[in-house]
Amino acid sequence: MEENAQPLFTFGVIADIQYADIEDGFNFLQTRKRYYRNSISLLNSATEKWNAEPVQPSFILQLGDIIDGFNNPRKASEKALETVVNGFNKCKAKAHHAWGNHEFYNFSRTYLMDSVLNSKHLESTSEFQSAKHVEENNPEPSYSYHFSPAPNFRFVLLDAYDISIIGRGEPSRKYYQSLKYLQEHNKNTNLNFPPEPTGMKQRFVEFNGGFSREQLDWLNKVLTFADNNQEKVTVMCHLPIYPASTSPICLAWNYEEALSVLHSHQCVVCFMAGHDHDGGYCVDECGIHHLTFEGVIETPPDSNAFGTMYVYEDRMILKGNGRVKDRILLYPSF
Ligand SMILES: Nc1ccn([C@@H]2O[C@H](COP(=O)(O)OP(=O)(O)OC[C@H](O)CO)[C@@H](O)[C@H]2O)c(=O)n1
Repeated sequence: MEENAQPLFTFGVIADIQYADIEDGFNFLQTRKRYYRNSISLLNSATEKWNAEPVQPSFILQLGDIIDGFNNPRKASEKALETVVNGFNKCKAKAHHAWGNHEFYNFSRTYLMDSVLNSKHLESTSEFQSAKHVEENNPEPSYSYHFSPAPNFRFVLLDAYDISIIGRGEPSRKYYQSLKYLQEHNKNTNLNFPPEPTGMKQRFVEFNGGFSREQLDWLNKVLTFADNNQEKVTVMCHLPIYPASTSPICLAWNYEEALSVLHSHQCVVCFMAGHDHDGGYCVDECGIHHLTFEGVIETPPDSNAFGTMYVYEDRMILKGNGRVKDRILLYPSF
């Protein structure tokens, strides 16, 4: 690739802002400082940087946990959301919002569906009429969609709390199905407490979730369409799905099922997630890049945690800021 080659398009990525107008605190294990109030300043620095980019980002990916659960008991959820959305509105590019556990600590799924955090109106439909969302007649659909910002490139946003006990309310089929599934894997009374202190089974906790069969079948259809049209696909959601890209306590419950869908297609080049605030990265056995973005909430005020991705025919180049490292992501076929 020529030096200074123009990208086909660029986009911004940011994760786990977890804004709350409260004093700094710590994570549950008291091992990591959380800068609740300052996270809005870091978002503002990110939007300023994106607005000043010579090639304007086509969109921003916000990977979930936009505000912190501590807003809820303070009855500050809507105010906090307004503050963060105002931050995003300063950005010239529109944001695609994934939903994480903290969205559900603050809001019901019904509320989220009608809120500014539902970015499904940015979905691409025209070129993909044959695969309207397969869950159209499902009384409990997932929040998932796809879009194509440029020819031969597609992005799929998944709902990692489709099967979960925080993202599904009582009484509902998915809630009871999720509770049964979680209790089969975790015998603790407090389901936020992992069933085992180490290893992959740690992921069976209440603050995680997974993907329904219906959602994975829909994903399979989108990826088949992308394969047939020689597209390059990036998939994203709040929870990581590849063990080497994250601490195991942050993995989606049924990450293996999601991986098996991705691995049955040639089009997937990258998977992006948040949730593990320490971040992570690896390339899997099929050449898919798994990027877990460092969380803004655990980023000191003199640093930051966001990225700008430059997309080319044969690679994506991540320019990281603060805790997010620069990376070159060659597509599997190159
Ligand atoms: N061992 C634990 C961990 C957490 N909790 C409770 O679960 C809720 C969510 O935890 P929180 O740390 O806020 O979740 P994040 O999404 O910010 O971070 C993800 C993982 O924690 C990373 O490891 C909260 O109510 C905690 O108190 C728990 O009970 N036991």
